[in-house]
Amino acid sequence: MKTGLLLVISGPSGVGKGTICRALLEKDPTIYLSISVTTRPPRAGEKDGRDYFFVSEQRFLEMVARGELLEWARVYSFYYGTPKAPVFEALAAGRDVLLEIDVQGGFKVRENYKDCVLIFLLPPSWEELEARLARRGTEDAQARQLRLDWAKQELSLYYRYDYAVVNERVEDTVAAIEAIRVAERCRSHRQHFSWLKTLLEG
Ligand SMILES: Nc1ncnc2c1ncn2[C@@H]1O[C@H](COP(=O)(O)OP(=O)(O)OP(=O)(O)O)[C@@H](O)[C@H]1O
Ligand SMILES: Nc1nc2c(ncn2[C@@H]2O[C@H](COP(=O)(O)O)[C@@H](O)[C@H]2O)c(=O)[nH]1
Repeated sequence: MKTGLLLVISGPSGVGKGTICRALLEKDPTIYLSISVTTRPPRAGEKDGRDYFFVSEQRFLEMVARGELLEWARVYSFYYGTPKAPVFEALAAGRDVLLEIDVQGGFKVRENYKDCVLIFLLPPSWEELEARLARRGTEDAQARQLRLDWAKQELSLYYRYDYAVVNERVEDTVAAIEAIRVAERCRSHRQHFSWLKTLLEG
């Protein structure tokens, strides 16, 4: 069986990473969306084990020490990390895996798993990013400002990702990422043709 693709989706807070990952999953339920561990307290409506695994700082650092995380980072004032085992189980089962993580995390995934695909989402404009974060209404003005300050830093690194997709309309962004999946599966290093091997080797 072919190994699935490990797709990393990053971009500034409020650009629409969560929205796009949910839409991709709705269209293709075979995708595995990794559930991160975090020390951030849950937002209203967020559920443990569905949106995140919400853990104490002590538990998080234990997971780091035991090597249970594929990558982890401190984002804003909290720790976030990707549990390793479920990601590799899903890839081995031939499923494409989505990681919705920050840019520091994306670079760490590249170090630990070279064959990953890094996709950076950009907003159509800075003003639209501010408006999306404000409309979502999950942070107060101070927390929003902190996220916007980080956003500038993250946006400056987009060119180090494999792909940069502007999230203007959800349907178009989903279509672009589906096209990336198709193209990545066609890359020659991921292809094995047994009949051709037999032909060439006699
Ligand atoms: N293409 C789009 N057009 C208009 N609004 C969008 C679009 N994509 C997402 N949104 C809206 O923008 C807001 C932020 O989206 P979302 O929560 O998915 O962002 P995020 O990148 O996951 O943020 P965070 O990193 O903070 O978790 C939401 O209110 C969402 O409905
Ligand atoms: N490096 C990682 N970053 C992660 C992970 N899970 C989420 N994130 C990123 O954190 C910020 C904030 O998320 P929020 O839910 O508090 O809005 C955002 O950029 C996420 O992509 C992870 O496992 N590793």
